Amino acid sequence: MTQQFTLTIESGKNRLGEQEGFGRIEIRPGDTLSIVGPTGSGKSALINDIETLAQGDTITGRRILINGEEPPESFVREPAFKPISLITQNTRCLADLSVEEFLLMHIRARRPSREDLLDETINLANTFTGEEISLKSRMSGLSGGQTRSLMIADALIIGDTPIILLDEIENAGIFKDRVIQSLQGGNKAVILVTHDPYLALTTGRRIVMRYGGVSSVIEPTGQEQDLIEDLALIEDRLHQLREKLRLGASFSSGSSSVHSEVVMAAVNRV
Ligand SMILES: Nc1ncnc2c1ncn2[C@@H]1O[C@H](COP(=O)(O)OP(=O)(O)OP(=O)(O)O)[C@@H](O)[C@H]1O
Repeated sequence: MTQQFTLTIESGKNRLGEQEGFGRIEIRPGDTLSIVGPTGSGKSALINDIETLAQGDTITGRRILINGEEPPESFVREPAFKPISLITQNTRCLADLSVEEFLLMHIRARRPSREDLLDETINLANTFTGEEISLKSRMSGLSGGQTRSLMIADALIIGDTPIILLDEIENAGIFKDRVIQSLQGGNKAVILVTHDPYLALTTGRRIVMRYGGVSSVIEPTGQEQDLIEDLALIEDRLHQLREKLRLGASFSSGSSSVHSEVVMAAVNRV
């Protein structure tokens, strides 16, 4: 059973030197939050503050507390104790290991004698990606989508960390809805940086960034549910189109137009 943590973000200063638009943000097990904002607004800086458990020692001056206190040094320095997994667009495995060797190495480090987690992890990863990953694949040969899928499954099952951070995973050719379902299924806190409306709207809170600082924290009231459902339909349609295109389909006969009424319904809600 994963240890449970409450994470607290204490505000710092934005790029203009102004105090951020909040005092504290409390994040509990099972919470999902998205971080949204224009390019350069400080999204990665916030996620990095959380990942490194900043103590007023970064450019933002934020402090990150665990269970209301400054976390012990071991949480920051020792990978086996670290309660946070970060998966970014740039997550790459440089060692030339097979997927099996890589996962077994991680199992031995974090979950000794739980070799049974190997199959569970690869099976979950393969629900996230359309390009099947085999245990014999080389880590360095995986595509971006396969790597992200494997890393998310690894963080959920082997790392089993109570806090998972995801930095813009949406462009990686993965089934976002399945990933978000798996992430929300456990009792983990999930914080994701995203430009993707569907991912942003499906989280429990949205942290809005501006000029390097948090400008607001939005808690949806439930009125966005219709929009989420329309977006899910659009996502599904786009997914089908993408898959057909990848297989070389041509749409010049006009037989496969995107359902314009669904798109218009979503646009009209905004
Ligand atoms: N509070 C702050 N004070 C000073 N500089 C900051 C602050 N927050 C972020 N920065 C700096 O601003 C720059 C842009 O920040 P960051 O990369 O976090 O933005 P981003 O929203 O992730 O951008 P992108 O969407 O392009 O990835 C970086 O150089 C970062 O160090």
